[in-house]
Amino acid sequence: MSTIDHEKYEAVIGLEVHAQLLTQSKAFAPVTIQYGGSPNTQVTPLCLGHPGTLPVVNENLVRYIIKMGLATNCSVAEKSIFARKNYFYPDLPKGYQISQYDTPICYDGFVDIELEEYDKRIGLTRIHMEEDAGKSIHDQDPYNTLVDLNRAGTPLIEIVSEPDLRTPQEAYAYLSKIKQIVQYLEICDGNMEEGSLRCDANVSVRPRGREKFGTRTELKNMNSFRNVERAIHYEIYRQIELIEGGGEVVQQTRLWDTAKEQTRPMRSKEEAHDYRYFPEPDLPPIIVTDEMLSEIRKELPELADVRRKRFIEDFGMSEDDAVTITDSRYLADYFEEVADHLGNPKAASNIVLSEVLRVLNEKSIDIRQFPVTAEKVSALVKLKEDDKINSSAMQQIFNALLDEPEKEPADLAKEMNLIQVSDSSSLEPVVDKIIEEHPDEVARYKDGKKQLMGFFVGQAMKATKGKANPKLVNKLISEKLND
Ligand SMILES: Nc1ncnc2c1ncn2[C@@H]1O[C@H](COP(=O)(O)OP(=O)(O)OP(=O)(O)O)[C@@H](O)[C@H]1O
Ligand SMILES: [Mg+2]
Ligand SMILES: [Mg+2]
Repeated sequence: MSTIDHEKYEAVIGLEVHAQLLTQSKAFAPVTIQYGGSPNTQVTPLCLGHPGTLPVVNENLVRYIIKMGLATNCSVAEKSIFARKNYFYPDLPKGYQISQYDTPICYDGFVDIELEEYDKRIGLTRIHMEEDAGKSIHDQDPYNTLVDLNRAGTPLIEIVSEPDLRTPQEAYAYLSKIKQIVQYLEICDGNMEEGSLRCDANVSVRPRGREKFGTRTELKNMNSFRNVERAIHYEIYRQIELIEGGGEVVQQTRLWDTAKEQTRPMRSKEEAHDYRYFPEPDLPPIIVTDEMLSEIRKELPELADVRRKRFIEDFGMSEDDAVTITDSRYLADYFEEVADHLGNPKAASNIVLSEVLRVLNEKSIDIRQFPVTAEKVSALVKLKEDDKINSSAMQQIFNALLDEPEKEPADLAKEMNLIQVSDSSSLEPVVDKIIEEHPDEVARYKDGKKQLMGFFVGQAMKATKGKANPKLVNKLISEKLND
C-alpha cells in the first residue's frame, strides 16, 4: 500500500471548453451544416483551402459568442481580430485554423458553481471564436487514414477558465454550468457524448500552502462529464505519486483511455510560438457597437440562476426542487405552463417532479420529446383537484396518456371507469355494509382506536374498485360511528 499523504497536495485545474455552435452555416463560408451527411459533401473550395478563396464572417457566430459572453459576465471587446493558428494535419487543408489570439472578443468573466457544501465563483479568462478542423478517421481502413472535411470550418467558441478549480467535483460542476448556459442560450446543444461540447482539462498539483503553480499537463479525449471527473482524479494522483517518487511532471498533452481508466502521454505540449500565430489578413476586425450589444442583451433569456431564485421566492419552491426543475430551460418552461394552467405552482411542481421526471429518466428522454402536452397534464391534475378522480386514478390515467397522448384526460377517466364516486347516496350503502360486516373493528374504534379509520376507508376503496372519494368515505364513517 502506498504511504503517500495525498492530502499534502492541492490540485489546480483550468478547463478549456469548445462548444460547437448551432449556426446554420459554417464560420466563414456559406455552406449549410447538416450533421450526419456523407463524407466530404458539405465543402466549398474555401473549406478545402484552395488558393484565391476568401473567408466572410458568419454574423451569427459573432452574435452567439456575445450572448455567451454576456451570460457569463464577460467584458466584450469593441474591437477584436482574428488570427491564424498554423499547424500541419491532414484534416486541416488550409494549414491553419482561423482563431483569435491576443484579442479575444469576450474576456474577464465568471460563473458561479454550486457544490453540496459550498458555492464558488470561477473566473473566465476569455471566450474566443474559431473554426473546427475536419475529421481524421483511423479505424475504418487498415492501411490508410480517411479524412472527412464536412466539419472543417464549422464554428466553435473556446471558453477558457482561470485556474480556479481545485477538485474534480468542482470541474464537473463548472462543466455542468457551462452546458446549462449554452443550452439556455440555445447556441449549442451541449452534448459531450456526441462531441458538440468538448473539454480539455489542465491539471497541476502543488504542496498545500505554496502559491506557485506546478507544471500542468493537458488532458484530452474525455467524452462525458464523468470521464472528465475521472481523468482529472487519476491525473492528480499520478502527478502526486510521481513527485513523491522523486520525479518531475513534464508539460505534455495526455490522452484519457476510457477502457483502462488512465491517462497516457500523447505529445509534449506545444507552446503558443509553435503555432506562429499572426493576424488573419483576409478578415477585417470585428467591431461591436453599443447598439449591437444592447440588442443582443435584450435577446437573452432568463438564465437558470435567476429563474431558480424566482421559483423559490415566488412559488415557495424548495432549493432542491428549484435546482432540478431549472436545470433544463425546457423543463422549467413546461413546469411554468402547467403552473399557469392550474394557477397552482405547488400542484404543478408535484406532478412534474414525480410523474413527468420519472418518465424522462426511465426513457432517457428530454422534456422536448415528452409526448403529453403541459395542457393535458394540467387538465389531469385539475380532475384530481376537483375531486373527480383520486390519486391512484390520476396515476393510471397519466400512464395511459403516455400511450395515447392525443386523448383528453377526462375522456380517459370515463373510458377507464375511474370517475370518483362522490355522492353520499351511492356510498352510504357501501359504508353501511362495511360497518355491519366488521363489528369487532367498530367496537375497537368506538373504544378509542381511531387509527382504524384507515382500515374502513381501505375496505370502501376495495369495494368500489378504488373509485370512492376517500374524503367522503371518511366523513360518512365518522358520522355513522360517532352517532
Ligand atoms: N499550472 C496550471 N495548472 C493547471 N491549470 C493551468 C495552469 N496554468 C494554466 N492553466 C489553465 O490552462 C488553460 C490554458 O488554456 P489556454 O487556452 O490559455 O492555452 P493552451 O492550452 O496553452 O492553448 P491551446 O488552446 O492551444 O490548447 C487555462 O484554463 C488555464 O486556467
Ligand atoms: Mg486553449
Ligand atoms: Mg489547451
